[in-house]
Amino acid sequence: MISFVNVVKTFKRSRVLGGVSLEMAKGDRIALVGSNGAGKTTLIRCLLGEYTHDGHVLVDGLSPRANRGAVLARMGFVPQIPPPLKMPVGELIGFAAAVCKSNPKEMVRVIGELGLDFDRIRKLPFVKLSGGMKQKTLIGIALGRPSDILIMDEPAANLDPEARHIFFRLLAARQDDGVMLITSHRLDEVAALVNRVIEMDMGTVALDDRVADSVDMTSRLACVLNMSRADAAFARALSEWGFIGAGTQWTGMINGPDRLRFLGMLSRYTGIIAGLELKESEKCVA
Ligand SMILES: Nc1ncnc2c1ncn2[C@@H]1O[C@H](COP(=O)(O)OP(=O)(O)OP(=O)(O)O)[C@@H](O)[C@H]1O
Repeated sequence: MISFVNVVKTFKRSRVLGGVSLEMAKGDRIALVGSNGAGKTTLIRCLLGEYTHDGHVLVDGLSPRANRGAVLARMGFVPQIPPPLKMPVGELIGFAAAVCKSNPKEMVRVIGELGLDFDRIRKLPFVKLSGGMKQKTLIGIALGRPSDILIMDEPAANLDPEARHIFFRLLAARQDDGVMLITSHRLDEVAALVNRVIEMDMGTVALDDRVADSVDMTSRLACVLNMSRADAAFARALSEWGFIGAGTQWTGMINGPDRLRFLGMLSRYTGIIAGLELKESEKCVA
């Protein structure tokens, strides 16, 4: 579906992509990882047709640069840094829906599912929203329209746990639709969402691996946790995960795709964990 053939991108004298060749097929859900400056965003900008470059980028045989309209019509895109738009949110939705010839009500529906009250924000300038509200609005625009290529830059970074769960469920509903490309600095953030990991390093592909695709994105885990002694920092961390408890016993729910991140947090407190139970408890049908 998507081919990068020996793509080289140079800014002035600096070579940022050093001959990237990749094939992405329908059904690929890809984590594009790598440290700051590795070239992830530049690769995406080439796919969006924003940059000139050497080599070829093709989407079903079409160059995104020469056929921007046709290629962008197939893409949903959530940028890492929201654009500083002064346009009211309602107008932005109307504009985005008109550009990609889709139904604004569907975008509003996704925004509502993510927990935003659209009627309260429709007249507010987009730039005045909080980081999480901006992200929910941009996710609504990207997911609330038909597209078979979904490109997301750190999409869940500013979402609260409930919105993350809903967001994962929305992604699960679309997982075989086309190509999903998610960039992240942290593999644990996106590991459960993907079936392929591409790691970039200094403008080249350092690793391209298929990964086990066994975590149900819609699952939730019930967690019961006992500590050998009460600890204020651990209690704070658990409260941030929505856990309820006091002293040494805590209970809470973890979204399936968050399990690795949760275990990462727990690993900082292994010395005082006296008991831990994690049980898959609920499956949601999207
Ligand atoms: N418009 C530009 N002009 C000059 N250099 C640029 C430009 N855009 C990116 N670069 C350089 O290209 C390199 C790769 O940047 P890029 O944004 O693609 O990395 P990244 O992997 O997305 O990083 P991050 O994880 O920090 O977002 C960096 O060294 C950056 O300074």
